[in-house]
Amino acid sequence: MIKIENLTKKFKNNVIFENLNAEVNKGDVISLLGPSGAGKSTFLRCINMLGEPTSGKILLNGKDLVSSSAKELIQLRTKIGMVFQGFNLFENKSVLDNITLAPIKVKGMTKEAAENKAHELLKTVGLDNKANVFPASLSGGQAQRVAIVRALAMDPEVILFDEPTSALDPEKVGEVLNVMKELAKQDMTMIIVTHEMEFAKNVSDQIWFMDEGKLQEKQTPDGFFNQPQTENAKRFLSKMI
Ligand SMILES: Nc1ncnc2c1ncn2[C@@H]1O[C@H](COP(=O)(O)OP(=O)(O)OP(=O)(O)O)[C@@H](O)[C@H]1O
Repeated sequence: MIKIENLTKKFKNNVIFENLNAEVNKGDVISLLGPSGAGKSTFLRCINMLGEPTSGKILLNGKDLVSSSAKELIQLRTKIGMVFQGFNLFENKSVLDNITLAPIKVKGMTKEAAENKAHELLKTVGLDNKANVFPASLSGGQAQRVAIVRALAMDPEVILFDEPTSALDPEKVGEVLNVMKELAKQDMTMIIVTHEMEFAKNVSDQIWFMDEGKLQEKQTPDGFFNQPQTENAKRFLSKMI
């Protein structure tokens, strides 16, 4: 479903990563792990072209995002949801308006259909009673669940998560991870930058380990956590666990 070919990102002369190759199949849950500063967020942001790669291809169902026109890109990006560490909700819009904005504006849904769908989705994360409040009155865990609903409202083919629980109080982490576990069960395709090792171990289909500008390992959680192949991964795991 997603194929990444020879993806390279430089900031001026600083090579963040080079010639990354990877493939994501429908329903895969991928945890992207690696030490701080390895380039995980930069890589994730390239996958939906929030950050433009320096070279390489990102093929979504065979269509290259990097060489697409601006108009094509708008359509392709509707298929790629994104959930950020800091939620990125519009503070001056209600929860409901946050969720319905893109379906109405970008997908051309009617207000009624978009709102019905938003209510249904909010119910699934236990937040339908928050539809009319503003983001400032939500806890971090609630805000992140709304952000996930906002992504889901577009019927994405894949959702990218950039450290979705890192900004949360520890007692709120579980409520967001539970929503993500539920999505995994429903076969949602997800790529997740995370430092939650238990989640990576128990929920992922694949671990991608990034360090020194390379995807050094791409393997099952069982293999990665029990038999890491590279010294970098061994060092990383010895610090994390
Ligand atoms: N806009 C930018 N301009 C220049 N350099 C940048 C920019 N964004 C990121 N970098 C650099 O790219 C490198 C990788 O950063 P990135 O945030 O992708 O790492 P990360 O693996 O996600 O780290 P963390 O786990 O700490 O979030 C860092 O050295 C960072 O300073």
